[in-house]
Amino acid sequence: MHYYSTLNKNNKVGFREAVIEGLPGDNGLFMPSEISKLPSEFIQNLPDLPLQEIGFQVLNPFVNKEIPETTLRNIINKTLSFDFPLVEIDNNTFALELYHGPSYAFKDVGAKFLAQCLDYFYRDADEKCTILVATSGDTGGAVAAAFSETENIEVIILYPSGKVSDLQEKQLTTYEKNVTALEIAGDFDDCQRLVKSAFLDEELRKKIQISSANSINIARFLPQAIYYFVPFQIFGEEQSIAFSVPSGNYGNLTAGLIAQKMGLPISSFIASANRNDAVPRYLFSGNYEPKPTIPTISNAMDVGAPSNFQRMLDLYDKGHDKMKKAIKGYSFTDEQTLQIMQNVYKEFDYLLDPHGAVAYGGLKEYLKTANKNEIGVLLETAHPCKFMETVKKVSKEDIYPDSASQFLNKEKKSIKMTADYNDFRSLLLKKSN
Ligand SMILES: Cc1ncc(COP(=O)(O)O)c(C=O)c1O
Ligand SMILES: N[C@@H](CCOP(=O)(O)O)C(=O)O
Repeated sequence: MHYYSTLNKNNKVGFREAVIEGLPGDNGLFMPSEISKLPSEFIQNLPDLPLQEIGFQVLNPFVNKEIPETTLRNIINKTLSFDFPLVEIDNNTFALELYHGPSYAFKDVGAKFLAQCLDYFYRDADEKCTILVATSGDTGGAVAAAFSETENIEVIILYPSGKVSDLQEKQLTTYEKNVTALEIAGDFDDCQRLVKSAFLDEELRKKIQISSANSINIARFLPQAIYYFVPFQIFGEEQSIAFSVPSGNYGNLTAGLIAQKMGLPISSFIASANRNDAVPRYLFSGNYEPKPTIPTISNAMDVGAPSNFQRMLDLYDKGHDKMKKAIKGYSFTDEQTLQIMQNVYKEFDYLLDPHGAVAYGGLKEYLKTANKNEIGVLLETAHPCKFMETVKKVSKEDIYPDSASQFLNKEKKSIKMTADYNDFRSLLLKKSN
């Protein structure tokens, strides 16, 4: 078992190297050479297994003995240290709430796993590692929280100025010790381009050891496969379950495709997008035409050119027909998203955040044509308190968890920067001296 680059199958590395490198030097993404089927007894026994054991069985083959078993089990136990409730909205629709971790978004699992793996790999190292992370809102806060206690690891977060919510911004800009926030005059795709340019800059990489904490890093992305096991742990393998995934960079959905390849009997995937809909359009037409990012109320999904699309193509051998059969795509405007939030709150007394609302919309479209025995699970990826400007139009409830309110009183500390790579490069070199 090794990892290859999606642009060159001969570019092979082990788990440790893939995690430390983050991104191959050829602008591809690392993919595991084997996605082995889990034993059928394991799938049958899911209802009897604790989530930490499921997490270990899912991730162990990918780590490929490069972390000792006891250490890996410890890392996974610490990663899966909060709940993932499955809440019934109506009789065939459930929300899998993935936002009960430290940053109130689904990124906490991947961020915690990655931080601990890197901490393990760098624990006795002489050199420091600098983590570069582009965020449209949620990844940055999860990564800042996860790495705030690590030694030998510096974190630089790039976020689009004025395009994240107040709470998201405070979660990025108030961890001082080893976390620096760069407020970029541009959109998320500019942030992602700056990070990718640094990985392709051989001269820079000779001077600074960089890695990534976006889903392009396999240790950020693979643990997300565990979420898809939760509903089967509750309903058992006989239940036909479709998953609607609110998507931006498509890391979460691709992690679901990996879980399915490992033998989890997922009946269908729904790629639910806002107006940044390059993938639903591809599923419909077979033409991949990324467009400039459009700002929306589900801002964390404002991604014009999703990086994990390369992995999706790789998993289906670039076969449009195969991908179209496995994944249905839908997209929603802001007006539709808000309407969904209002309807679901009024009818079922359930408060969706704007990203979960997009997923709900996709799920309902899909279920119109689905088999009667199938149930739908939408991934509720962020706590509604992260998007108060929109949520206030739906409910007057006070939904702020106490631990979230504390961020709002902290002072924001960020460095404003252009979206020019030379400026970013100079800052990285200056910081490394
Ligand atoms: C709340 C929320 N929902 C959905 C997404 C989209 O997830 P992905 O980038 O894995 O497609 C993000 C950002 O990644 C997010 O923060
Ligand atoms: N929506 C993300 C964008 C980055 O996605 P990632 O999963 O590749 O880190 C965000 O909230 O930052």
